[in-house]
Amino acid sequence: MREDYLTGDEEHLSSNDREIEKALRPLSFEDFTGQAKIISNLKIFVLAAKKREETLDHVLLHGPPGLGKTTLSHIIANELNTGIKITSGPVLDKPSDLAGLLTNLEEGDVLFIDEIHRLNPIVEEYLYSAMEDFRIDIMLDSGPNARSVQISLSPFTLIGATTRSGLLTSPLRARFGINSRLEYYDAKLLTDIVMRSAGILQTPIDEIAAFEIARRSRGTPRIANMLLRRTRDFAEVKGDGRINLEIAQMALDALDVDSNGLDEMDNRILLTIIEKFKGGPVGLSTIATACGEEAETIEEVYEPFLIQEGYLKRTARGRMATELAYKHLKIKPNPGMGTLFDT
Ligand SMILES: Nc1ncnc2c1ncn2[C@@H]1O[C@H](COP(=O)(O)OP(=O)(O)OP(=O)(O)O)[C@@H](O)[C@H]1O
Ligand SMILES: [Mg+2]
Repeated sequence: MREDYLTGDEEHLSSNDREIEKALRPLSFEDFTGQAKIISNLKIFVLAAKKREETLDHVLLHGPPGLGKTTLSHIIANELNTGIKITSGPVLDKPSDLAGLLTNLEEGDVLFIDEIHRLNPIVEEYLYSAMEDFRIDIMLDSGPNARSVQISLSPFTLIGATTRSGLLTSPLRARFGINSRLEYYDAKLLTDIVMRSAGILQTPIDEIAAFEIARRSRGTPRIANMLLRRTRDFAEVKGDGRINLEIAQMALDALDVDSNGLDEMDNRILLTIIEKFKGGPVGLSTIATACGEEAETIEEVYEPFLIQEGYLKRTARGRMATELAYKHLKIKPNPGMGTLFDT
């Protein structure tokens, strides 16, 4: 069950789940719950751009998977009343792929590049002049016949999304006029999201059950919606279709989501650091090997949440489990490690 909802993409979902996912996606700023500051700023920038009849400045959205980057990009295009073309970093192999996309944009369109940190460096270079001056220089032919042709583009808004803003080159980062970092959602906001989604799915749900799902969703709307869908299955098979607290708890336990909302891999990471490496400090790649997970996935998906919730600490010498992690796993810290929790 793991990667299908955590590492992102909807590729792994069954077609039915994908349909549902689509139906649950907010379409306007008003529908979008949380990220209040980002939304109120974006509303102003969008209004100002419309008023001046200019294109919106380029937008960079970053933050952990499932917090709403793709959703927001679509909303921005909707609110601007423009078209949106969607691509992703790894797909743009050659400059000509990018040129093809750019020359097909109409004035004011949004070009959404997902996983923008994974752009090929050569393609990225071409993007610079496209973003800055709305033109690209394309090389035609090669060898002695090579010549470059300048093509001017319709003004457009690039929206880049990334889970790893640290991997963005500084020239690329500097070309975004709007830079927003999405934060994890608190349980109250996620409760609203679960209630809204249950309404769309026409699934009756008690608010206290929605809260239970919310607080065990790792601060992530995508996970909240996934847990809601699975809980709904339990309610239909084991109950009368209504999601009450008991059904929610039964479903969440069956799905290996513990009472603090940590899932199996979260717990495995903490347990590994504590049991195999005396609580740390230990390097990321060592943890990854010991847990049988990609280092990149641990860094991108699991670690940010564990750090934010106070289970894990990042030090210059490596990752360390905190006192809270010991408490959570009901393991007594070794008394010999007196300085462990000092900083
Ligand atoms: N603020 C929100 N309110 C309601 N639903 C939301 C919100 N944010 C995200 N969602 C829901 O969560 C799902 C995941 O969001 P989205 O695909 O936009 O995340 P993402 O940040 O692009 O993730 P990734 O990094 O994996 O691409 C969406 O299908 C949407 O239904
Ligand atoms: Mg996305």
